[in-house]
Amino acid sequence: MISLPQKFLEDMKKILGEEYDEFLKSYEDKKTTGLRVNTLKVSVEDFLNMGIFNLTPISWSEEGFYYDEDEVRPGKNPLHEAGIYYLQEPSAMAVVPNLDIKEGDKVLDICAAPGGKSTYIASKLNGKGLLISNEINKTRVKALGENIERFGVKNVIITNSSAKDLEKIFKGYFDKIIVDAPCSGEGMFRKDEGAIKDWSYNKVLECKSIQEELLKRAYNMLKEGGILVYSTCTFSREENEDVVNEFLSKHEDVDILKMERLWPHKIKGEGHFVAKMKKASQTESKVKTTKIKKLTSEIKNFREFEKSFLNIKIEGNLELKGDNLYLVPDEYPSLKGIKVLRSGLHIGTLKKNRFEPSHALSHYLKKEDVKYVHNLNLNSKEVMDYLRGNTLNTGKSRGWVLVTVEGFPLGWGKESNGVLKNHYPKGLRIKY
Ligand SMILES: C[S@@+](CC[C@H](N)C(=O)[O-])C[C@H]1O[C@@H](n2cnc3c(N)ncnc32)[C@H](O)[C@@H]1O
Repeated sequence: MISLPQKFLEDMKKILGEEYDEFLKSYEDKKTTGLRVNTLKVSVEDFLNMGIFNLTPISWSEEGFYYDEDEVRPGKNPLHEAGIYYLQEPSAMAVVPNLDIKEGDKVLDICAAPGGKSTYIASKLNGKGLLISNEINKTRVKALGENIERFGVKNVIITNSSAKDLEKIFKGYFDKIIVDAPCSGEGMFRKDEGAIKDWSYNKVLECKSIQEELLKRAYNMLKEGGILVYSTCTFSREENEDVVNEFLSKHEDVDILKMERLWPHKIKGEGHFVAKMKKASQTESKVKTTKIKKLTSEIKNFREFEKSFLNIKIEGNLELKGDNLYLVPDEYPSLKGIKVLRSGLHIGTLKKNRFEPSHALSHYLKKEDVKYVHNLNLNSKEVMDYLRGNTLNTGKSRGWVLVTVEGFPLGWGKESNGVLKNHYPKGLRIKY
């Protein structure tokens, strides 16, 4: 039995009363593990028909399933690298469905790394509308970028800013906002002993004050009728009901639609808190749109690449930042004063006399969009060789080739003289 902080236990006893013993007993159970299907790449039905893992549905998420980590390791499967699912703690999957995402919505995820909620929102947006996925931490924002890229998302802007700076430009702008706040992580105790060591009551109070500030600033960025979801993976009353109730006491124009706890002794999950609110008043929005210059001769080499290697034409607004070419969202707000990691989909880099497609593009495309495909079997040695960064002998010389596993893109290779040179990014190569 893991040893839990005394003050935490006392507080849980106060909240849970008669249920306390049952709650305590849940710490003897094994942690729960889940995966969520990326419907941008594969339907839930087709994914299940592949029959790769033994899965059980998670009742609160259409795309979510439990797996048993003693039986399977979906994180070490080439299909994970292909981005057709995301590993996510099951109760965390209960948050995004509360946002009632509609294709075309403008959504802000203010605490986004490593991207569990953002990738879920992106698959619900289905390439339409806009997601601003923000993470304040410079290191964590990189992991967020990789996960968004693996998911093949085009209509996302990844920012590395504070809520204060975002609020300066986005007042009254968003249809939906999620504040998945930094918290004392009491819901992590069963899966991560480090979270127990890091816990203190001071941390609870510190988090509370950050949460209050995030909620207040996020609310100012919501438009009239917009939905805001506040969530944590902790159990303290201070960081959950107290944050929301104090916020409500200062804002008369908020309809509280839900305040719910997911307890580990009541559901099969590690636990979460979710509050859903609706804004009844108007906040004037002065968000400007970014003007896009039409590119023609500057991107000649890209158009040549497109003609030679793709079966589709990439339509939409293209923007050059230095040598890097991006497909930016149709809804493209001006981001002056905001640190941006990525605006939309990185398509590739213009080099002297040639164009080099990006890894992000390989994940956005479908196999039928590309002229030359080298497909690998899930259980082949070759697929592991590719993910380790090795060259492959294909016996062909076709130039840029999309390497896929069971038809799902993994990355690029460049073929000449019968050999495929590996373009799988060095930082992502597997070490096992
Ligand atoms: C619970 S995690 C977010 C998890 C993420 N939504 C997901 O589903 O993968 C909270 C995040 O808030 C970030 N954070 C910490 N302090 C913050 C602050 N003052 N303002 C905004 N974000 C903050 C942390 O770096 C962390 O990545």
